[in-house]
Amino acid sequence: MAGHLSPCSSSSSSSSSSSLNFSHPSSFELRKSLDKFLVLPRKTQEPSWVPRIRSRNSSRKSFQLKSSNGHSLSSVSLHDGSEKSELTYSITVVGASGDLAKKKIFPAIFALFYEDCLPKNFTVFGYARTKMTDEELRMMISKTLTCRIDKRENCEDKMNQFLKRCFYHSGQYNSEENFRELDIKLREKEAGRLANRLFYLSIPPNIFVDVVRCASIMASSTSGWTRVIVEKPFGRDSESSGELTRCLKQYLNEDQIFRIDHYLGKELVENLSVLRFSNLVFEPLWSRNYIRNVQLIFSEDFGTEGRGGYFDHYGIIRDIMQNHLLQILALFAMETPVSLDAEDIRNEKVKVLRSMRPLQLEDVIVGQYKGHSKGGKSFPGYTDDPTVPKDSLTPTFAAAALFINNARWDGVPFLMKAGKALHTKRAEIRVQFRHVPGNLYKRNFGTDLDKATNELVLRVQPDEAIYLKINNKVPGLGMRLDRSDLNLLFKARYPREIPDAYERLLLDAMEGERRLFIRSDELDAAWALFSPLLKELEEKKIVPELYPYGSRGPVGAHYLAAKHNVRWGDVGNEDS
Ligand SMILES: NC(=O)C1=CN([C@@H]2O[C@H](COP(=O)(O)OP(=O)(O)OC[C@H]3O[C@@H](n4cnc5c(N)ncnc54)[C@H](OP(=O)(O)O)[C@@H]3O)[C@@H](O)[C@H]2O)C=CC1
Ligand SMILES: O=C1O[C@H](COP(=O)(O)O)[C@@H](O)[C@H](O)[C@H]1O
Repeated sequence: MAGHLSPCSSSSSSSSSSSLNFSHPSSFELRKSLDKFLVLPRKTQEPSWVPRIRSRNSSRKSFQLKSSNGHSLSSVSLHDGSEKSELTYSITVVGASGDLAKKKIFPAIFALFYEDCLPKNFTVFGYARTKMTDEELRMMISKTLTCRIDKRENCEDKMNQFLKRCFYHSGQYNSEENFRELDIKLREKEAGRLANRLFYLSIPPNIFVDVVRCASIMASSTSGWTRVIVEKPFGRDSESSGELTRCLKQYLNEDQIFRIDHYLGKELVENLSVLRFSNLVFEPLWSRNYIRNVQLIFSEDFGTEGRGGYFDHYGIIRDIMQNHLLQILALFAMETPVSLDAEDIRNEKVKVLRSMRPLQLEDVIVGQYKGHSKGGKSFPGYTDDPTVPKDSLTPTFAAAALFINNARWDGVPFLMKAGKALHTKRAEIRVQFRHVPGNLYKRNFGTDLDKATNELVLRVQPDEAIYLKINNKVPGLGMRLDRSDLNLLFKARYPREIPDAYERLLLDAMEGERRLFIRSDELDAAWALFSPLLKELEEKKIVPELYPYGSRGPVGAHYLAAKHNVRWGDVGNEDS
């Protein structure tokens, strides 16, 4: 069944030797060994505002990697020496025939290539059980590749060049022999160069461990690093997540595991820390003294179409809240990290997660969408999906109030709301500030002071924006107040297309930059918050409140907010 992990014990007697096989230079050691290949002394490297990897001349004799924190941590500029001294990257997408691979991963790798962000020597391999030739894989991938809409030059040419670097190997996920065959093909393409290998596990979680075992034993790099990007879900509660981590660590060091949460790669989520830590006007307000509540909102205007089988085993709390929204919350609420280094940031995130009160049943409401007809069109209910049991109680919507028991956030409700099949597709962070004490203009606002509170909104998607609702005087002789937005709309300010989150994250994984990936103790802390609630919901068979497909979700979400003296900021004015 989806989500059931293969127990580590099934993973063969060769486990101990395999973990030895898998040891190779850490990225730091590798970096040191690469230093001899550096063309430029560090002090002459480009400043951080240049593209993160770029060729320094047209023949691409050298290039420079820059990770998302802007540090040129492991520059691997190469000299033009013998072929053997060159570095090559092999990216293997395991589960290449699947939805995520087609929709996101191959297009992201291509986008990096299109932007000249990949090194001269790289190869992309698809691996899955489906029988396919290299040509068929290329055909499949080519359907989802797109060039940047704002600079389409050489688009077709670039696609053809990219597709020539893509190959396929069909194999079972638990077959060491099939991974040995993959290794032979990888070596052939690597042609004796120093090789770094990245495996992207775009597969259901029940086969993560098998793949890691086989890849580690048979297909890890013997000359460079081997890293594995693991897609969520990382377990379905504390216990299964702990077991998954334990199993993965039989074959990989924590350093090699890149647990991806693609929301951390989204532009506006990246911007959250920049906004807070690089503007004097925000950080002093970032506490219970000025902030009344924080809202983290995710909605999709489509149901679980095609993914009902997976979704029914997880539900919206595990699918969105425990990871994407909680990660944003941690970034929002953490203390100032010592530096932008991955471990400093992740240390602060863990601290804040561990300061949180585990969720209580009374602080959560759950919902499930039902069929609905609108304008002559009918939309299916969740349980109409043939892969979902008719009596499923799995929530497709949830709202929750979370609290952080520390000096900065004591008593401030952090409200989360996530749902599928709602009226809109949107993700945003809303920060509602306190009322102005002794407000001189109180009477100009009428009785509803909430209407006058400042609100900072980071709209993660669509139409990325950061805006602040302020009060101002309407021009004229009288004294009429109005609420307006100081609005940074990204597409107006920056006409360039914003890269997809997967691009940033793939690049960071290649660079060894872990800042945007989840460390195992973060994961433990995240599950510790949600596991007791999830258990209770399931044991008590809590019936979700039904809401029509395309609606705003269950009214229970409003009662929950009201209980904490909060109004959802996204309700009312559509554009607000
Ligand atoms: N799709 C999405 O939008 C998102 C997905 N994810 C996660 O990414 C991973 C991949 O997702 P997605 O591409 O949707 O998954 P798919 O269900 O499409 O599976 C990917 C591939 O895995 C193989 N596979 C599927 N089911 C099984 C099975 N029961 N046993 C063995 N192999 C199987 C299939 O390849 P073949 O039969 O050829 O071997 C399939 O093409 C999952 O962990 C998912 O949770 C995370 C965020 C978003
Ligand atoms: O992780 C997931 O995310 C997607 C939403 O991602 P987005 O980048 O399109 O907002 C969601 O549809 C899916 O259920 C979930 O598994």
